[in-house]
Amino acid sequence: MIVSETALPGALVIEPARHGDHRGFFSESWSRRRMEEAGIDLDFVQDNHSLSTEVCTLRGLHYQAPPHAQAKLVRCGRGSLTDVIVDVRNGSPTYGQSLSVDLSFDNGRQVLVPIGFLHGFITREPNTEIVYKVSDYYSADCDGAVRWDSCGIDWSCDTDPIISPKDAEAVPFSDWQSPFEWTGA
Ligand SMILES: Cc1cn([C@H]2C[C@H](O)[C@@H](COP(=O)(O)OP(=O)(O)O[C@H]3O[C@H](C)C(=O)[C@H](O)[C@H]3O)O2)c(=O)[nH]c1=O
Repeated sequence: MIVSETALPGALVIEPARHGDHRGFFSESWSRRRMEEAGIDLDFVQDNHSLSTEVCTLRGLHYQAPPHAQAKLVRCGRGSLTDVIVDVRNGSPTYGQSLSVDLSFDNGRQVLVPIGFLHGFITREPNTEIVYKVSDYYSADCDGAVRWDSCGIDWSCDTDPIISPKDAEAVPFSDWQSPFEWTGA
């Protein structure tokens, strides 16, 4: 497993080992022991899985506010997508900065999204599946969204993305107050 730091403190790109043979491959997509060995101390409590049937489906930018804030370990189970995170920890040296990472079934790459980040993705193939672990349970009351087109992110999509009504009505970043604080970690 290769763990790489990114320009956003705490956000990591993880590449699990794949053991290939004549049948295909085997990979430990998540191991608490390996995460601990890498200094990542997170308890995940829920697995999420969504299918987006059309290319240029965009889900985001989402977060869960405290007391049910979520860290996430994100990967692409089928197809390909561009995963996007935005640092929204008040006081962070990279507050407002975003990171885009291409995830696909083929590359097996994962993104570790710490608490205090907006998260979203846009699909690059039809029938793309995203699977991700979260460190707290779903809380509709704490669920929030910021407009996908209000953070200066280049989604590299030539058409209007397919989005949910919730995402169409989300608040612009400039009108939004982050509930997250930078802890210096
Ligand atoms: C997130 C979630 C949703 N739901 C229900 C609520 C709705 O009835 C339905 C679809 O929810 P939503 O439109 O919020 O799904 P996405 O647009 O994929 O949202 C997710 O996409 C972005 C990229 C994320 O990182 C979050 O995990 C999450 O916000 O699933 C649940 O039952 N449990 C859950 O944990």
